Amino acid sequence: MSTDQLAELHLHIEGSLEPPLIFELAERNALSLPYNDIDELRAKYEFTDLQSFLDLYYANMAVLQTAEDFADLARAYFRRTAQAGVTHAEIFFDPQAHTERGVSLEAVVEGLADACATSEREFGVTSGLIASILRDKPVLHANQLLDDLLAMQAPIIGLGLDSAEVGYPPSLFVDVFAKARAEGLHVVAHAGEEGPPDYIWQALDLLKVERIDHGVRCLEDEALVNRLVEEQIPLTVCPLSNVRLKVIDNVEQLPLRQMLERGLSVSINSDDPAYFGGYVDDNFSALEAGMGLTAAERQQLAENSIRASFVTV
Ligand code: HPA
Ligand SMILES: [Zn+2]
Repeated sequence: MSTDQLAELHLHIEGSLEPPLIFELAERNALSLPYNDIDELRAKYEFTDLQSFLDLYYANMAVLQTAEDFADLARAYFRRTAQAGVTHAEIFFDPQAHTERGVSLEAVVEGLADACATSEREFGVTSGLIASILRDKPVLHANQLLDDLLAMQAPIIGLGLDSAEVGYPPSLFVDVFAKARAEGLHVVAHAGEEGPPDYIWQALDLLKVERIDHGVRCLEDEALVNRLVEEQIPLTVCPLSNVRLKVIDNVEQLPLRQMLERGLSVSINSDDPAYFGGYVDDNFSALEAGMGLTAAERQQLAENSIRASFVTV
């Protein structure tokens, strides 16, 4: 495996919407924002938990209206993540967050697919799209979304599960995940971010996911850790996200070294870089400063990211 490869496997493209682009798109689409300037908007980026972040994340998406907006968003991410050293990105998007406010699924998919189609040529980053179900919306909407994506032959590589976790267990989505698997899609789910270890068990046993997004709460359950190690289920960990959403107090609290020593397949990801203080390089820098991440550990994390990706290398 080449040493200079790095994959980002846990990135919500809407979470890469930086404040300057929010203002640019508001102007382009003749929308008025409830903030006078970028500083006033940035002052809102203080979160107490996942929901307090999601409220702003969904509100800011209002500026994303056309296929061009989505393409510009994704290109901005590819440009920045290439600088971070990322060579492959598997990108989440939240279709329901857009269709529910009147943006067509076609516009969303067309714009993102357009940027992905040229990401390697333009930025040296290979890419794939993963449509994520909003777990706090009705299950019927999730089924309809998958049907719509399949009907339009959307160029997606997988199905994911995100948004408010507690109270919305993976078990709700057994049918839609079974259908996605039958259609040859990869399947992943957010679990064990704020939710309990039981949600990780459910994601594995009921949804049969190939990766767990976040998953840091697995450490509360020794039998679960054993299972994740034995089956080498990748965990896409997001240190700065965990700090900003108060899952942990600081990066030192993330027992990353123990996770690696235990043999868990951990990778480092930015989740929502415009909201949580940076991209993959910023996450690595925080780990170096906070826990003295070594070059060997960094290399291990990079290798894990490539092995956990849905491309063959
Ligand atoms: O960290 C997250 N967790 C759940 N849903 C999300 N949607 C965007 N980011 C996240
Ligand atoms: Zn996430």
